[in-house]
Amino acid sequence: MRRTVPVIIVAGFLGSGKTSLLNHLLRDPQGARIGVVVNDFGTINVDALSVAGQVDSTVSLGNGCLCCAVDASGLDDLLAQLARPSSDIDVIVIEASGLADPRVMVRLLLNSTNPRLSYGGLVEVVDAAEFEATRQRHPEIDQHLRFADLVLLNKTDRVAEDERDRLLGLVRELAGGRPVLPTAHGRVDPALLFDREAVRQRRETVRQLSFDDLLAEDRCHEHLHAAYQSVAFTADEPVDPRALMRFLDDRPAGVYRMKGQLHFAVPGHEQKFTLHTVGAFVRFHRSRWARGEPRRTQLVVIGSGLDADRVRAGLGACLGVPDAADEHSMLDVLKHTRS
Ligand SMILES: Nc1nc2c(ncn2[C@@H]2O[C@H](COP(=O)(O)OP(=O)(O)OP(=O)(O)O)[C@@H](O)[C@H]2O)c(=O)[nH]1
Repeated sequence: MRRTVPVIIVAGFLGSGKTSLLNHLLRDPQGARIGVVVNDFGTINVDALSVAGQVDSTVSLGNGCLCCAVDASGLDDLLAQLARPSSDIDVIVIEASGLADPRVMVRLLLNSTNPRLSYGGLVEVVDAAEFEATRQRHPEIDQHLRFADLVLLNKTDRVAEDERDRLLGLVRELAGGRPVLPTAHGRVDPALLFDREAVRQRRETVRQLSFDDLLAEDRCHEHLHAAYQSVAFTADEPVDPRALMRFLDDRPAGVYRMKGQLHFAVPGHEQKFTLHTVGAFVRFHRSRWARGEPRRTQLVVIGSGLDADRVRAGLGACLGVPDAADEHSMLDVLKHTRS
């Protein structure tokens, strides 16, 4: 299966903490090589990073906000440059300028015809301390929240605990089921944003992680792990494709990413379907089962504020075989499938 490079867009109003998030990811990328697109390198910690050998490819845009500065082909060219095989990049992060409308960029990305790129999600960073004031000045923030795939309620260190909980409730309500994660200084576990396991597997062929590396990684990320949940689901019984698509259309609150493999027992479609979702974006890849590989569905659902029982019950309700007379049961799945 061809490897694609996920492109994550980080948006948010001025000063909300986008650069802090980017610096956090770059400082501790957990083995991933990160390509970066920013408007201005002013506050990006480039020196520390090049010392650590982690800034692999960077593209700086001159002035102006990204959504105004580039049209679809402009952004495509930029990303193609970063995603070319020789750059060996695992993930690309675009920091949108504080004024950019993230919807324009998401549309540009989803319309990209570059087969090396995949949609990695829109992360909206919100300043907890300034939330009410920002909302008064920019009522459109409510729309941005509903459009994001993941909302980070940042600067929670600047508000008291009860205020933090109140804001978390308010932002969750405004975000209409999108996952909302409280953070300080943009410190989010990179595993929430991209598939760290896939990166590790790819990198392990280059360098075996030592036991000490693994321990160090766990120590650093214990507190960050706690902030989000992942729910595993396994079933030997096949999945009904229509029921699964209904589940994906109406995901339980808090789901950010889903990944794993599916077994549909629909004649002509018994192959392995690998699922990858970010926010509302859904993609399947179809491949053969390996010799002797059990035909089994295995999914991991990742998010914040997840009700694990609800997620498992929802997926459990998708098990079954479609009616034999239903010739089009795979149609919706196939619409989202790249072979
Ligand atoms: N106390 C506190 N300060 C933060 C936090 N996150 C960011 N800051 C500070 O807030 C200021 C703005 O943060 P940035 O990460 O530059 O925000 P930005 O969204 O990239 O800002 P623009 O590029 O201007 O849109 C900086 O001085 C940061 O150090 C946080 O969680 N807590």
